[in-house]
Amino acid sequence: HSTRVGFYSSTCPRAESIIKSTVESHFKLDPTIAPGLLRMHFHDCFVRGCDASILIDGPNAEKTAPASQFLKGYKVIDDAKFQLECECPGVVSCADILALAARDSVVLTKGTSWAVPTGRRDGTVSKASDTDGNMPGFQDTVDVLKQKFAAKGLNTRDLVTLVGAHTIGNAACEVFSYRLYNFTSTGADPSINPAFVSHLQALCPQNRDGSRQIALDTGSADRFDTSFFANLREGKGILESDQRLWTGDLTKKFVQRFLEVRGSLGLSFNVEFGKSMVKMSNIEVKTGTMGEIRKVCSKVNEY
Ligand code: HEM
Ligand SMILES: [Ca+2]
Ligand SMILES: [Ca+2]
Repeated sequence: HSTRVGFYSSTCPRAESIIKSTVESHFKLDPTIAPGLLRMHFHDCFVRGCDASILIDGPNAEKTAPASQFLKGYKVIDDAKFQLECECPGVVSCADILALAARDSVVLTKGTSWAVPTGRRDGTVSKASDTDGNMPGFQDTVDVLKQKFAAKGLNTRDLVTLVGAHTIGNAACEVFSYRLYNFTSTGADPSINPAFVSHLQALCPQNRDGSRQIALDTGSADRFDTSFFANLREGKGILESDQRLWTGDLTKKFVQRFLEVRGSLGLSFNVEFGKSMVKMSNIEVKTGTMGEIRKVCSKVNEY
């Protein structure tokens, strides 16, 4: 068994359009759900595969882990699930809703669409401790990032492409401001463009509210474009792990290729993104009779 495009075409033909219109209506009220849903799908896939384990409530569930702290978009998934249960009860998995909502979020921020293979089933286990060692960290070196992606069947090209998701959305000052103050004995992280440091310090003042938000792609946080990679070239990456893509030999080559508009080595970020997302969305998927189709995305079924 594997996933395939159009898995619900006979069992719930309107599934994809119901999800799309739900994401759209939430996006109109709160555009920050687009980056939120894209990130949620990534976090789901890297822990126990794309099985909606991130959505399960519980005292020690995945969503309580530090890595899940700022995830958002749970309500959108619950809303879509509620409507799908009215239309075709017990058919559409929460894991597929997440995968489709991530794609729809990219489209809403003016990225290019791709066909999402479906047929995932939902897992029944969610443990905060499972995030350890699986989720990439913003202080990880390029080698560690490569290893963590390789462990999920994703290569260096996928790594650079998928981190390009940071072309939309925000980070909390608390995951980043350590780079601005006393990073070295002389001040800020030298990999930040010196002309950019005071601007960032104004956005994330020392010892102030760490939950303040800062755009991951300065000047283009709401548009799915290659500006994020141009910012890395200028030393304007926000996360330490993002800026490091410009220091790794091979990772830097891919960043450069995304910025190459013409020429034989140029790569289209939007085309590559769809391809790498299909790979990520297929990490350790449960299909066939594995797992279940949850009735409510925040809890496993009771029998
Ligand atoms: C090297 C691997 C990655 C690391 C270390 C990383 C880390 C982070 C961190 C620390 C944040 C900020 C969270 C916050 O403070 O609110 C963030 C945000 C985000 N990440 Fe990643 N990430 C990685 C890869 C990815 C991938 C593969 C995707 C999706 C395909 C993704 C999508 C996002 C999005 C869209 C946001 C913005 C969220 C929002 O605005 O709500 N990230 N990431
Ligand atoms: Ca999962
Ligand atoms: Ca952007």
